[in-house]
Amino acid sequence: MAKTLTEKILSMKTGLEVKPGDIVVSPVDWALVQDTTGPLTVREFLSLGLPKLANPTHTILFIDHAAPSPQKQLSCDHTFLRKFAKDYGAVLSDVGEGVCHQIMAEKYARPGDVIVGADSHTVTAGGLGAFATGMGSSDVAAAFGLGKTWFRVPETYFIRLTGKLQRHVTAKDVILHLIGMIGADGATYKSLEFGGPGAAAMPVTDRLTIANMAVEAGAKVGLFPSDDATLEYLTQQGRSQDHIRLFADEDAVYERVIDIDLAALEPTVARPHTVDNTAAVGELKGIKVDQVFIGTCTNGRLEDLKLAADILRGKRRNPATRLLVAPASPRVMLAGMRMGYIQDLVQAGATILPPGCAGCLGVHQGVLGDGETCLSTANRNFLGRMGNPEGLIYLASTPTAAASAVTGVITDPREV
Ligand SMILES: CC(C)[C@H](C(=O)O)[C@@H](O)C(=O)O
Ligand code: SF4
Repeated sequence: MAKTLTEKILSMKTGLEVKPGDIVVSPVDWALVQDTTGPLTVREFLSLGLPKLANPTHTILFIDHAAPSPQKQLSCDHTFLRKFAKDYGAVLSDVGEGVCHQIMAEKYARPGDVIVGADSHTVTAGGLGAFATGMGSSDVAAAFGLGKTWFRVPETYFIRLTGKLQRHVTAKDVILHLIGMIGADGATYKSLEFGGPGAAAMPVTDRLTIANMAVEAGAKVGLFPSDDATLEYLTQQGRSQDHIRLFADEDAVYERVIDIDLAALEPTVARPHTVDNTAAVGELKGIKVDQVFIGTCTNGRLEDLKLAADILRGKRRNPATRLLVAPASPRVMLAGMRMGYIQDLVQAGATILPPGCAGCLGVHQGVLGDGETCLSTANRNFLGRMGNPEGLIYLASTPTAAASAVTGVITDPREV
């Protein structure tokens, strides 16, 4: 039977000929938690009374959401996670070691893997061709102990990308456009599979951005094929041996096909307070911005540092607009330093934050004041997301964010 990428991966893993709607039990290649969901997951695992982890070296605990810790209770959560990792031989990624989904892409995720995580943006690894999905803490606890989990095989929407992005229009604009088109619940429990010449031409870093936000349309997974671009990325990470080529079958059956002409896309912005409340940047030009935040598992990569530095080099941020930049990993930060991007950004008035989630979910490092507006390269803008329900969050690409830091208002990057 011709298979979509999801059907191919789950068939490979289970040894069955799976089809949408089937309930299957699949081995899990990686199981991960982060510091806000990890304590609950660990307590659930301990309550199972299992003597050990099914696969300790493929069980990863990330301390990245509140890193370094801003208050006592979170610090105690961190010590709890560190002790569990030590006692059970799990992998610990500690303060300053980067955002979980960035590290999964850099160090662990492989095409064809099944990855579960107690974090909704686990889907990011779909950019490398892995069936990667977020789950509740109790499901991940079971995967910790059993090394497997159950799935209902999702139907697949095929998103065919054609054409070429204009200057300063990026992968972030593609996924914001798609979510605006189908809605935050437009792909609930579906597999979003990206293909076509526009996808084939995308570097993996762009694919990671798009896969990362598949969950913002409700998708179970967001998948790209594994091709030469995937091999190039894995080789850059020193992991060429992890590469396998993985494509859907020519005659795979999709529940829906959506065509997107990349050349027709504009810089796109998600307005408060939902990700699908999108508009072309031109409709929002002139809105005052008190804080620009560049970073996160969506757009905190070296390519983002370059895009921001290229716009800000030789300029200064608007004095009324704070500019916060959080590289997504030490590898990104060090490369950004080697390339001079970090220096460019600091000279433009940026505050460089430690590799981690920073102010993305409002725990620390950039909580908004009443009535303040933040333009963020993250993936969520819900009411109160950055720590204050009296603050407003607009989501945009890195070029739009950098251009807006210069002018102090929402700005089309093609105009700076
Ligand atoms: C805190 C965690 C449960 C959450 C998620 O799972 O996505 C966070 O990472 C986020 O980005 O909202
Ligand atoms: S950077 Fe933001 S979206 Fe990504 S894992 Fe951290 S909190 Fe979640």
